[in-house]
Amino acid sequence: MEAKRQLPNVLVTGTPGTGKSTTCEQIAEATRLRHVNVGDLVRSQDLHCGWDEEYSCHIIDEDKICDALEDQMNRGGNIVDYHGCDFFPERWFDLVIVLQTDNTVLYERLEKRGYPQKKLSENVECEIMHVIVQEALESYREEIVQVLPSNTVEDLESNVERTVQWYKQVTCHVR
Ligand SMILES: Nc1ncnc2c1ncn2[C@@H]1O[C@H](COP(=O)(O)OP(=O)(O)O)[C@@H](O)[C@H]1O
Repeated sequence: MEAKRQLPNVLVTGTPGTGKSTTCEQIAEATRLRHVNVGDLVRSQDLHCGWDEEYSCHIIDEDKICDALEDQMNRGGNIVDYHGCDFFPERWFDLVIVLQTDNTVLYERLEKRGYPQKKLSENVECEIMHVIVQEALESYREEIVQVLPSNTVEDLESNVERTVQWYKQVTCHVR
């Protein structure tokens, strides 16, 4: 952990629908980490430069997002939830978790979410091609990147449990 941080920062990334928010909420409940949902932050603080009609999502402003998060990331104690990971400063994170979901399971989750067909198939394809895993491995030291399956409730429980154990270990000297 960076010396100036009392508590670590964790990034939970992965294709939409892999379970980032669910996982982060449960980890946040069990630790002193604060859940930072970057998508919500973009919407609430207008950290975007318009709306992409084709994909029905905001065109995010990466610099604005990093500026908005800089102080709290320097203080530590955040669990950041976002479906991309290559624009955050590498120094922010002590652990990077990439969630992965089998394509049939992911397809059903995104269908339930009402994604338009194009957005749905592009996201499933992104997952099949391991796009976010590659992005994470190119952006962070391999030792801090953990690729974890997120298909079942048992996977979810195990991912939460191992992250909470990691947190306890790195914070055992913090009062
Ligand atoms: N490991 C899992 N097993 C079963 N269902 C899951 C799992 N992770 C997430 N889900 C479900 O999948 C849906 C998408 O999860 P969510 O956390 O919103 O994903 P993301 O934040 O990555 O878009 C939710 O309905 C959630 O309850």
